[in-house]
Amino acid sequence: MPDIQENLPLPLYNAAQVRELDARLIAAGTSGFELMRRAAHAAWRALRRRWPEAGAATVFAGRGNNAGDGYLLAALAQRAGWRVRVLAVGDPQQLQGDAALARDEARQAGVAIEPWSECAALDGVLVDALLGTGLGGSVREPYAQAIRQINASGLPVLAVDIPSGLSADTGCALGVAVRAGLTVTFIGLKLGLFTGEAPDHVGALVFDDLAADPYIVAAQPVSTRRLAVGGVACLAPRPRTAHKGHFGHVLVVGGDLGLGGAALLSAESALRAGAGLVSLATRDVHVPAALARRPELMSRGVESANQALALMTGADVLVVGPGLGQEAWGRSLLSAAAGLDRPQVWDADALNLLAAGAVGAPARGVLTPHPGEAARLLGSDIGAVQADRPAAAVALARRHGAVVVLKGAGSLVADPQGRLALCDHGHPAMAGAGFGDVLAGLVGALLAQGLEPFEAASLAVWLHARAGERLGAQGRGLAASDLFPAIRQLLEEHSPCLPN
Ligand SMILES: NC(=O)C1=CN([C@@H]2O[C@H](COP(=O)(O)OP(=O)(O)OC[C@H]3O[C@@H](n4cnc5c(N)ncnc54)[C@H](O)[C@@H]3O)[C@@H](O)[C@H]2O)[C@@H](O)CC1
Ligand SMILES: [K+]
Repeated sequence: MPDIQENLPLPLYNAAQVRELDARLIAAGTSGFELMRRAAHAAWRALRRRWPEAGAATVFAGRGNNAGDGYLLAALAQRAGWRVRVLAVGDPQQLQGDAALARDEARQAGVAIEPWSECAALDGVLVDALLGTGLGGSVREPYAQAIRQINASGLPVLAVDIPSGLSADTGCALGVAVRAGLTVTFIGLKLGLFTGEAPDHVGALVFDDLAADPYIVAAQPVSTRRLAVGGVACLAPRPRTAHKGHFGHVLVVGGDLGLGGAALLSAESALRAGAGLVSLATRDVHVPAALARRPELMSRGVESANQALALMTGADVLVVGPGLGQEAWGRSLLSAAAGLDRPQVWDADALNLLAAGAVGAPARGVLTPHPGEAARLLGSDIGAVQADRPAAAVALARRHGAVVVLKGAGSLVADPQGRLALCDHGHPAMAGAGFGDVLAGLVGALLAQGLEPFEAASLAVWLHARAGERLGAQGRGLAASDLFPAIRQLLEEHSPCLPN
């Protein structure tokens, strides 16, 4: 994920909402040019902080207001004694409005403005002011070629507002997109800075509110919120008189022949996240190993749906799917669970069986698909899911009347009403076996401790990603069960067990 600041605001906007917000600020009396001037100052400040010794900058400018920001930044750098050039993609004479004023100001400051060409020599920090939130459709030539030149240069890159070519709505590269070391973004955070392919393009992220009136900002409708301290629900402190019956009984159902580890990981995760009681319904053959590893779990061998149903009716929360398989055993257990009215987390093969039409979704479900499972559930392909992850998450939530966690970098939590939360934590060291099983158990434990499905899923995703981030910093080879102590620690920092 981008190297994010701790103090980023929670709301995330799509491109249309950001444009609306800009227009409201302008209508309330701050001119567009004044906003552009503040944007240029913010970008220039961030550039100097990151590369104080560079002394030279090459600004790639397009033809809209994003270019205007770049021209004003060039003027600031020129006046500070840096070597500056603007490479204009498209005819700079055709700039209009504020962007034309900005171009004139750069000229007056003595900035050299040259037409861009593939052979242009590049110098110092590259400032990407080609395309901002006004990008529409796939990047056209010669912009695409200029972006490829930036990416091939090996020079440091600062992106103004958003890396050019990245969709502000989906975080997908529309053909090609700049890979920046630093992105400075203005007024409101764009959803596309955090999801899709964004983590590989944004670099470190700096936010500047351009001194926008907070009342106007607060009045702007928002599409999504970031998961952050203050933005995720807390578990209540425990009374000193607490007993295990207060914190729910989670039953994990899974672990067909040869697949026992996944269900055990989920059950252990539920235990380590504070569920009062955790049972495991699995194949007989897996029970001795489960008992040996975790005697605190009530590990039961079930060979028929009837046996499983007896356990299910005694539990408060079900976690169904890890290692469930798609054979008769798994199908019968899932069918037994589907009709029960209690919170249920469905993962892995439970989702594959749901996609295959073997069962219907449970009434109070939290579904936790990775992009492949989401594609199967939507009857599309992974490319289509990843091309618009927020839309895919909401579509799934609506289709199944459930809370949905769409996993992968920039995990999303959606509900059927269209509420969306995005997690901008995580680490590529988490790309491995068992991490999904741990997440499913964690959601189960939080449901058992009284959180509503959307809150439980959001807190679980956030804790899981932050734990992975902490441990991933040590490098490759992270095992999913390594997360347990870190999750415990983070949960205690967030929701202390005892009252203050
Ligand atoms: N008043 C405002 O609205 C403010 C805007 N700001 C900046 O302005 C940006 C938005 O400006 P604009 O709305 O003018 O849009 P942009 O400057 O992002 O892009 C518009 C330009 O890109 C071209 N373009 C669009 N799609 C293209 C494609 N697929 N291939 C090639 N060219 C394409 C258009 O023809 C147009 O020339 C923000 O990202 C931000 O950097 C800031 O200055 C702050 C204030
Ligand atoms: K840009």
